[in-house]
Amino acid sequence: MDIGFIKITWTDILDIFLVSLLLYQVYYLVRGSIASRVFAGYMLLYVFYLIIKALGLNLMTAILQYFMGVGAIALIVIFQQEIRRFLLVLGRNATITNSRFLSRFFGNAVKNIEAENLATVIEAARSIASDFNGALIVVTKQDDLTQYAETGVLLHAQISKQLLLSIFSQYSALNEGAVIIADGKIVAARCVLPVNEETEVPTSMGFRHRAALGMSESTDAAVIVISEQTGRIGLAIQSELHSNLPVKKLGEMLGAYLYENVIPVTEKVANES
Ligand SMILES: Nc1ncnc2c1ncn2[C@@H]1O[C@H](COP(=O)(O)OP(=O)(O)OP(=O)(O)O)[C@@H](O)[C@H]1O
Repeated sequence: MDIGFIKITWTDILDIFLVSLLLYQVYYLVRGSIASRVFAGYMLLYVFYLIIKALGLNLMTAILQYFMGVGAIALIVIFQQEIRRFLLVLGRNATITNSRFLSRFFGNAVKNIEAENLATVIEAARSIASDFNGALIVVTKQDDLTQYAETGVLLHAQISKQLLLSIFSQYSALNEGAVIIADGKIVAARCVLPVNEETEVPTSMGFRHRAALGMSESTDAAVIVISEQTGRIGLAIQSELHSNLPVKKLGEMLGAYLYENVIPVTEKVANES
């Protein structure tokens, strides 16, 4: 195909499409994080390098070329979190790793929480919030969270509202840290979660919210966070923190995320509210 004096072939179109897709993915991964500024700086430098090269300034081109080469390695170090997240997203989305057989093979065949139990967790969240007791409740989706559960006190208990309220009551010895729910059980309490360092969060949010966000960045778990100061409920999913959610909305979002658009818990929670 000829456009004016430019000759474009199908491989050029495919090339442009793939580069756009790649740039979009990079933008999507780094947006809102401190790394996005580094990325913008690097892109500016690259444009500057192209201009200098086009102008034929050889010495400057050589210096910048060297700098860009070293910069590429520096970028891998700076963006290691983003690269890790990108590969995680790829691995999670790839249909191959989603097949039951391969899930077992890769060791992430976690049973999804049942709707009844999820409704119990949401009910408990409502009560904890109204008592102004802070809480972090991690609900497993597919990723194996054993390494996080092992940082706390292992319980392997049946999910019940009373137990969750006791754990997060202000007199409990287990009310610090997070509860982890997996395979239809309260697996552990008092767990330490990875704290978010990259994405910018409002300064008003403390470490509980950062930990919720950090966990949703490192794994595919859904993290319910309840503020001790405001009694507000938040939900961190896939690197995004949704704050100040009404209980009904919390149920809808959890149902939609954990059961992929089938929302069995919502009606129960809505009827009870
Ligand atoms: N990395 C972590 N993993 C698990 N729990 C954590 C972590 N960091 C903080 N917490 C929990 O959060 C509590 C401190 O919360 P902090 O007041 O800093 O957060 P916040 O986001 O302002 O929440 P709140 O609105 O409830 O005060 C700790 O007592 C602890 O229970």
